[in-house]
Amino acid sequence: MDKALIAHAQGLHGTLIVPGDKSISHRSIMFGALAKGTTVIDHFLFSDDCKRTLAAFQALGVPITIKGDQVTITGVGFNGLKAPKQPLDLGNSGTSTRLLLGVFSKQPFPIQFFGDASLSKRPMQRVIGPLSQMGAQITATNNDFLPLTIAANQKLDAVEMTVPVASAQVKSALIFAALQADGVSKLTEIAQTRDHTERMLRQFGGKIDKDGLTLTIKPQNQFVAQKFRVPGDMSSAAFFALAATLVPNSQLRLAQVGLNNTRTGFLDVLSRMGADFRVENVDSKTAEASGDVIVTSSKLKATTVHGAEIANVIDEIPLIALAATQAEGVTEISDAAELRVKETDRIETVATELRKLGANIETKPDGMIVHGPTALHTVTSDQVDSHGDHRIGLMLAVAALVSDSQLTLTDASAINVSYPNFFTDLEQVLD
Ligand SMILES: O=C(O)C1=C[C@@H](OP(=O)(O)O)[C@@H](O)[C@H](O)C1
Ligand SMILES: C=C(OP(=O)(O)O)C(=O)O
Repeated sequence: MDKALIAHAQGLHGTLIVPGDKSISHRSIMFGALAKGTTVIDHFLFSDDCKRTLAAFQALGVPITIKGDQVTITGVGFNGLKAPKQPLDLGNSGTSTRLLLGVFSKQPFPIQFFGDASLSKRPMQRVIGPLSQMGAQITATNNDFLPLTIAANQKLDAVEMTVPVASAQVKSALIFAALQADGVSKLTEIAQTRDHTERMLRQFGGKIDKDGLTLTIKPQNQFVAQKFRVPGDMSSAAFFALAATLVPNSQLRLAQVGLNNTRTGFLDVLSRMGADFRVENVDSKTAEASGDVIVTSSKLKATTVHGAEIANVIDEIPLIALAATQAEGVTEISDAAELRVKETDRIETVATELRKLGANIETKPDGMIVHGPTALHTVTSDQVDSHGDHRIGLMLAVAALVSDSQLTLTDASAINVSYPNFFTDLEQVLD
């Protein structure tokens, strides 16, 4: 159980290039493996989760080499994968597990998945159900959990269905299966979720039509290798954007951050709360737009977050709760029951940990009500705990920067799941 000691900050200044986007890094390995030719990916995120996806394809015989933060993949196509010698360990990564269920749903050999204690509690039936409807044969623990086995399978049928959860992971798994199905599939989302899979599919020369919330996918297996740079992860930039907002006398440039509009909801929420930031140097010529976000400290006011916006900010809600503890008024977050099935029950872990610092938070089945502002300082304990959840650990590190007391973050290495260099990056911008 490792610990990090974090003190009150005086200000954050300078420029930070945040690490590559986690969602895009996962997908870049998948499309690189499925394409014909050599794919070269720069600014790949070497975090614990993305390394799981990379190792999974290596285990299926895909040649992948690593040099600095560059990954080179020699694609083999859906038909060139080889039977892995051992069950695949997917660690803590929901994205690897759910997307690979779709990618591997029509292979001539069985594949077994397992993961850590947290991943083994996360629901997989939301993917297994629809994939089974297409003809995949997946046997999971209690029908819903890891460990699981995907049986050898020769055939997938096309489907027309509503994706049962507002989840990019479920949607993406079904897209990968639809690419291998006999016939044309139509998938309708109940809310717009991050669209990195659709964008990357087109980037690699594939075709996917979108009409409102409905995607139409024809069978395809001819993808063309690409060379590109992964933009900075908005969800990682968000920790520094909030830190620079809350710590007085700060001005921070977050350079080359992904600005895909299915991911920028956090900036919309900050803007409604009165945060002071601007966006510069926007590059929208590539499949995924990026630009610089320059944040200056400011006072915040309460807001409400609910409905269709939730999917866009799903990973940033712990941070929105922290922002709300420092904002004037009552912030209400609703329609976010999905938080209960992330790496931890993030409604409970956010409330438990921020209450240790004096925050006034009520929990609801689908969200939280936060009464602000409250000065954060040690009330019940100077130890805050990530609960093994990277986003909770990172949020608490930002809370420590604005707290009057020095805090110890326990189980701090959980942050390696999405942001292994967080503390080095923080050192670089602290006054
Ligand atoms: O598709 C993805 O890369 C992700 C989708 C989201 O999960 P859901 O789609 O299950 O909500 C998000 O929470 C996760 O961090 C990454
Ligand atoms: C929920 C997350 O990731 P995953 O589902 O891939 O474990 C996350 O990164 O916050």
